[in-house]
Amino acid sequence: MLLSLSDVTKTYPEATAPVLRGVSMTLQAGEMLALTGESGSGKSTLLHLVGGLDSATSGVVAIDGTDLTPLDDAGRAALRRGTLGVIFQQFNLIPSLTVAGNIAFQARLAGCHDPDRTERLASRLGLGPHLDKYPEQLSGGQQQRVAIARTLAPQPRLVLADEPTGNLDEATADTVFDLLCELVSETGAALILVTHSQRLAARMPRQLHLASGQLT
Ligand SMILES: Nc1ncnc2c1ncn2[C@@H]1O[C@H](COP(=O)(O)OP(=O)(O)OP(=O)(O)O)[C@@H](O)[C@H]1O
Repeated sequence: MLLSLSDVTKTYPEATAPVLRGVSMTLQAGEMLALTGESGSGKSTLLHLVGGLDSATSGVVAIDGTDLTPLDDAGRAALRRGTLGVIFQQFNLIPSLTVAGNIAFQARLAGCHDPDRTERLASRLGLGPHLDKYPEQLSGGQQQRVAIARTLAPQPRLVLADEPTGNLDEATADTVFDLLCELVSETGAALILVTHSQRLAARMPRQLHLASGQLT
């Protein structure tokens, strides 16, 4: 089992009601799912707990059977580096690095930079002609493709994507979505993709919906 959540609740400090109430789910290696839910339903919160960016109020979030809750920041960061890749709606590229530098960045941090792999990924994502450019010289769709390459370069086993196509027009969003799913599936990674789009969610093999703090 790659990921398991057991009876997870999350109440933010000073909030009166929990955002997540008894959420349980499992995800196998290589499994891809879409997570939908109304704005404010707790999708990003759930992703942050899985990504070790925040901790649950109660319950267990475990990756490879290791409960994340007792880990300190360094422990969670180590786990993230070796296992997790995250893609956000805002591309979060480093403006002072070229496309090639941005793509290699996470892999270098994780100590597994492979120039051939970087080049292959860049070419699959249509970034070959742009490797020496800077993020500000690229379109939104191109920037998100750089972010996808950067996330996949260290070969994470679990990719978390929070509205990765939310900033793109529909046609570009479809292309980027297809490329993301194709590349994730080729690497055998698992994927949790948060989206507002029922249309995109319906194209994923599995869908989960968050409502009133619970999964359906
Ligand atoms: N750090 C925080 N402190 C307090 N409340 C928070 C915090 N982060 C989120 N919330 C609240 O928790 C609820 C769920 O937020 P979350 O961002 O997880 O929802 P979401 O489903 O991802 O929404 P959207 O689709 O609009 O991005 C919201 O009511 C939000 O205001």
